[in-house]
Amino acid sequence: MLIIFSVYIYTVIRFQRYITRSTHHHLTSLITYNSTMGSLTIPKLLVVDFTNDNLTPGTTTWSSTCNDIRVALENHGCFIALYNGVSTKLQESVFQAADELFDLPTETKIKNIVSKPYHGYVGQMPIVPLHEGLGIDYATDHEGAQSFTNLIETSMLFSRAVKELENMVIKMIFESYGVGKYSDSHMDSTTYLLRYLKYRAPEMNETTMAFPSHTDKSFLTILHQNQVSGLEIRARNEEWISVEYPPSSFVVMAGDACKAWSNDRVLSPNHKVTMDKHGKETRYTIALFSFLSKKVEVPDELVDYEHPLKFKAFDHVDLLNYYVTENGRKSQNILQDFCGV
Ligand SMILES: O=C(O)CCC(=O)C(=O)O
Ligand SMILES: [Fe+2]
Repeated sequence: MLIIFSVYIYTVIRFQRYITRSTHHHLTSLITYNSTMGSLTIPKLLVVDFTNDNLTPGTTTWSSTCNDIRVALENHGCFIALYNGVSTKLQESVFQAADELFDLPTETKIKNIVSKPYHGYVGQMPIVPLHEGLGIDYATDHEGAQSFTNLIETSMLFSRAVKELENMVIKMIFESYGVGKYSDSHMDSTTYLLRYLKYRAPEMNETTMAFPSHTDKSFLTILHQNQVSGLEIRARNEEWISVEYPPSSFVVMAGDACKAWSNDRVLSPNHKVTMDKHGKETRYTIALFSFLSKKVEVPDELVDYEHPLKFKAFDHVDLLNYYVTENGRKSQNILQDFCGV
């Protein structure tokens, strides 16, 4: 209860600070993701202000924020990050790039073949007619971004800027679990997949289900959307929360690899995308997924009498490979089935 209360207070404080600085546009989009609690309207998800100059390692703000992030990841599996590492111009460019990318003929888009599952082009699928996705693997390197020549600069700049946020969050999670000394080697072995996602508005009487419920197979996922919302996440208490966040902010979400690494402490939340039945606008999401190029394994420090080891060490890409098998797709608890002890 105390924890919930402090998260609540913290969120209110952050939210109020945010309001005082926000433009009207941001404010309107923020208010919509609030829920009514008593007579107060507050966001359900933790909002972390990464633009705060006091957020530097070693300070009390840093350590209390690390703690807040850990609690948020354990209960919701995600939080919202206010982050100014991606300039307004770069945000515009990346959505412009998405627009151009999806306008390419299907014959061109299907050339986006990547050998790893769920890394390349998906689209024209009868069960998810609204959705299309395109991926750029090794997105922070030149070779990776080169596969779509005209998108090199934008994709790479965006990925590198968001990677900074990812790295900061990794440091904070590791530190909060008392294993900060491993964060550098973890980050050194991380690769990034950038995916451009498009959801067209549903036509009359068409399904609004734009992306079915799933957990991410990444370590962390960082999402950035245009002004069209639709993401819903299922919290630890099984409540579905509509995530509406200002276009300038980011959703940081834990994937199954983070859940495994934390020995089942972090929630890798189920989430889905539902389009507004009456909406007319196309939704774009730019998603940066982090993957480990070394084994995902629970640090010894996170195993004790009360928390016996839950998952065996595994190669991250093998989790993806398992996910595309029949058993993997059917599994209701993929980590348990894939690497459960
Ligand atoms: O579009 C979104 O907000 C979510 C996309 C997503 O969940 C995914 O690509 O794994
Ligand atoms: Fe996802």
